[in-house]
Amino acid sequence: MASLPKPELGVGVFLLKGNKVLLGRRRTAVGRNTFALPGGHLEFGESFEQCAAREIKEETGLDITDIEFLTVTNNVLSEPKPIQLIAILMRAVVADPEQTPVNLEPEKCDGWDWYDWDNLPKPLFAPLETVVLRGFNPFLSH
Ligand SMILES: Nc1ncnc2c1ncn2[C@H]1C[C@H](O)[C@@H](COP(=O)(O)OP(=O)(O)OP(=O)(O)O)O1
Ligand SMILES: [Mg+2]
Repeated sequence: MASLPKPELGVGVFLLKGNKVLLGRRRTAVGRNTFALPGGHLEFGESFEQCAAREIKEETGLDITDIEFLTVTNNVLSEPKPIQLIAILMRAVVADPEQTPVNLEPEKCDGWDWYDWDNLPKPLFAPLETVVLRGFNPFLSH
């Protein structure tokens, strides 16, 4: 029997501004063309907060503050390859309100934009879709 890959641990960040969240459409194979929070793999030894700050900096150039854990998701995807994704979802705000997001990894993302929480684009990346379907609200959780 072919062996299946070990689950992957990702960290996604709800970057909040007013009633908006920062999303980008993925260009990578997993979740291609879906709108996702900025985020990526946890690296060895990192805390969730460190991973959140590093991934946001690498992907958008933004510095974040008030980083908090919100919730966790568990998604099994079959396309384009079998993958199980555990996502630690955090929230944060931009440290300097004058700073704007830059698409620093254009091979991985179409570009970053702020979207109204009440009017999210479609389709959403599976972990984000999961929490939206749960009725989860990143602005209300503590
Ligand atoms: N916003 C997110 N919500 C849930 N899971 C996410 C999110 N962003 C990434 N992941 C998960 C999916 C991927 O399997 C894994 C790696 O993220 P991904 O964005 O594909 O790579 P990356 O290039 O940003 O990270 P790295 O460079 O660390 O591999 O983490
Ligand atoms: Mg990423």
